[in-house]
Amino acid sequence: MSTSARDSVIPTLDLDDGASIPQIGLGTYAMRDAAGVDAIVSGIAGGYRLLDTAVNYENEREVGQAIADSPVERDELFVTSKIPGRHHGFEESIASTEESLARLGLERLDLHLIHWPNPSVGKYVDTWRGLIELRERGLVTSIGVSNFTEEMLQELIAATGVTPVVNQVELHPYFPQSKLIDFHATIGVQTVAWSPLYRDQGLFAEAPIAEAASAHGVEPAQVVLRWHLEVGSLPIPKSASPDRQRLNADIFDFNLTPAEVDAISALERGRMKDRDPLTHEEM
Ligand SMILES: NC(=O)C1=CN([C@@H]2O[C@H](COP(=O)(O)OP(=O)(O)OC[C@H]3O[C@@H](n4cnc5c(N)ncnc54)[C@H](OP(=O)(O)O)[C@@H]3O)[C@@H](O)[C@H]2O)C=CC1
Ligand SMILES: O=C(O)C(=O)[C@@H](O)[C@H](O)C(=O)CO
Repeated sequence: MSTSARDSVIPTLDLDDGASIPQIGLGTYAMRDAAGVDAIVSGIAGGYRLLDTAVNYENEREVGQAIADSPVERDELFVTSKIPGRHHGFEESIASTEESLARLGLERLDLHLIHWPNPSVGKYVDTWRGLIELRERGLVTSIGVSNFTEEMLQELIAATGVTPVVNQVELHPYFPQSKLIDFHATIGVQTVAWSPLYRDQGLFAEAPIAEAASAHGVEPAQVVLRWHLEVGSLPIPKSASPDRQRLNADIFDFNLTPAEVDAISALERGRMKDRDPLTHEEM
């Protein structure tokens, strides 16, 4: 692994509500306790401005501590959290968000998501109404969802007239979700990719990725993250290593060719685990 990656200035994209979102973020799943705070502080120092947390990661306090410990101004950061299944409902989602803000030590979230639709619970539309209310109250700047299908997005829009600005979904070369990315583009939803590196479980050795890495003089992880940008996906890789954090963010001065992008997308084989939002539920 190269340790020569530079601190990156990460470009931004415009969301459909006028807010700007960094083109790559830092996933924080499993970053907890003092080591978690250190990892998030080093991510911010390495150039990350988008921090992705969730009530269910049980690390909103660590994220808040890292923000407080970092010299970067709060307004330069873009903090995302997520409402868990057990907090679905209009009033529940508002209470959940107030608790998240208290743990984070922040007055507002830049982006707040419904973490999983949990269709058997039947409350994601009410939860969406709660997010609309939170945006109106100024506690949340942008509102979106995670793990929603095309049909679920259409249901939210039909019920409320408000389109989520983001849908955060499983997306990596083994599960490129090209149809969903295209649908998102038609309705103004930014695709955000979770597990964008397939959790380093063998993806980097795939020939099209290794060959592109060699051709461009970069690491396979950088090829995968650049592929995300090329296909219209905004990746939020998690790394607790300062070197890998910097490497992962250093993807803005090379491009993949269309043939390289297609060869990587052709690795498609399916989800990492059986986490189909129609059946998988997380409370
Ligand atoms: N909305 C949702 O339902 C979900 C959201 N998420 C979000 O997405 C984020 C990212 O997804 P996640 O599941 O963590 O998986 P990732 O695909 O980001 O992979 C993380 C793993 O890859 C390793 N890694 C990172 N960079 C490199 C590199 N350059 N070379 C080799 N290994 C590397 C990390 O190890 P190390 O730390 O040692 O570098 C870690 O083990 C989460 O942290 C979370 O914020 C995740 C799952 C579901
Ligand atoms: O990380 C997330 O956001 C999740 O939803 C996780 O719970 C994820 O599904 C997982 O890793 C469960 O083992």
